[in-house]
Amino acid sequence: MPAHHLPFDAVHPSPYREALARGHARLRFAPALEREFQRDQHRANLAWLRWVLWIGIATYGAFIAIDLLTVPLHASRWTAAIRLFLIVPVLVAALLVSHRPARRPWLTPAVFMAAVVTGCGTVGIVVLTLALGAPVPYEGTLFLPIVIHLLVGLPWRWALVANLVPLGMFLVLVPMVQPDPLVQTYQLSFMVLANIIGACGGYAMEHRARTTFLTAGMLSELAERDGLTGIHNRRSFNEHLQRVWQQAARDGTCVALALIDVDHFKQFNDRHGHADGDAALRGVARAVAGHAKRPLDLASRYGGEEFALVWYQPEAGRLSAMADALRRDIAQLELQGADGPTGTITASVGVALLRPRNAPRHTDLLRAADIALYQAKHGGRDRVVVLSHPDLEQLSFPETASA
Ligand SMILES: Nc1nc2c(ncn2[C@@H]2O[C@H](COP(=O)(O)OP(=O)(O)OP(=O)(O)O)[C@@H](O)[C@H]2O)c(=O)[nH]1
Repeated sequence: MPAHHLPFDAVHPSPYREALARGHARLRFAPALEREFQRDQHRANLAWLRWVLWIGIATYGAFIAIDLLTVPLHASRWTAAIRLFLIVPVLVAALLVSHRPARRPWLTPAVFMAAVVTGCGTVGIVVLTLALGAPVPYEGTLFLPIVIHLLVGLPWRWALVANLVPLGMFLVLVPMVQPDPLVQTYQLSFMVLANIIGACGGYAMEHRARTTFLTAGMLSELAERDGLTGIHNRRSFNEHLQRVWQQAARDGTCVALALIDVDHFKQFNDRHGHADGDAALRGVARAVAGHAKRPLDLASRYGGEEFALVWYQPEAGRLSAMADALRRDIAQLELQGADGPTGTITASVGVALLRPRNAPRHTDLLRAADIALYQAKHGGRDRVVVLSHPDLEQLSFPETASA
């Protein structure tokens, strides 16, 4: 593929974009993305889940009173016991887990258990009262698959299993205790139908939630990435520089900033055309990105043909060699245009190394790197100038510094 047709992903592979292209009919992402999705879903569903659990506790609590008032005592004492000692406690347990951030990994299993126990307990009430000759209406069981699939935020597979257990119980036990074959057929059919509707709705909801998650991830990446090269944009660079500057102040350490400016790029554009110029900038971006190796390092396109590279806590004695290795990598790029090779380019690199202790604002580091770049350009281009704290005390802005 010609370099100028390289997609955005060639510089920055996007897990969101890749997952979106691959599709997620099986409702599963690659492990790291899956973890991020689950975390995101927990955050989004938490308040809603708590409401549903409270409503469940209130409803089952109210039905204890209703049973005791309307169902003969020989049956209602059993239904009240199942509600009070089985169902309400698991709902309360899930609610308690939902309020403990430290127990967050247990939330899905806790909600799953609550769903299974509530489902089985409710089916148990229907079967038991039928067997005792004082049947309570079974219609409440039809709500279960809808609530478990659509309202409590369980992953679809967990919700499916949580529903299959009480459904299996219903299908096996109701025929044993329901004397009327017509009623039995209706009850079993409606229960299966409610499960199918719940499962289909739950699948569609989770599929849509996954698509929304990937799209949002891609959009936020786009907001912080440069459209041409795929590396971080200036906005993202500014935020990062502020963050690492604060971090360096806390750690009592230093930050280096390299500003990289492609030499005579106007001539390159004039000679080869803008499209080949774009391809060259993508090549430079790849080279610069290759030198941001540590977690707090960051490569960005600062604007036009200028790039910025943050090195967190570099070894001061090696800084010059690090910057020179980057300069050489750029000079050795084999640039490809639409009609074949377009030759080589060079870049000037200005590096500043400062500690927040010596310069209070992160913009001081930017100004210092700008001075170093200015010196590299005026020193003949295709070179590196490194400035650090003691040198900088002698310097002024580019406008006033002598070339
Ligand atoms: N192809 C392409 N060119 C760009 C882009 N952004 C900026 N440029 C070009 O980069 C060139 C920068 O020119 P100058 O600022 O004069 O700098 P220079 O020619 O590199 O000269 P020195 O920096 O002094 O060595 C201009 O011609 C811009 O049009 C871009 O996204 N794509």
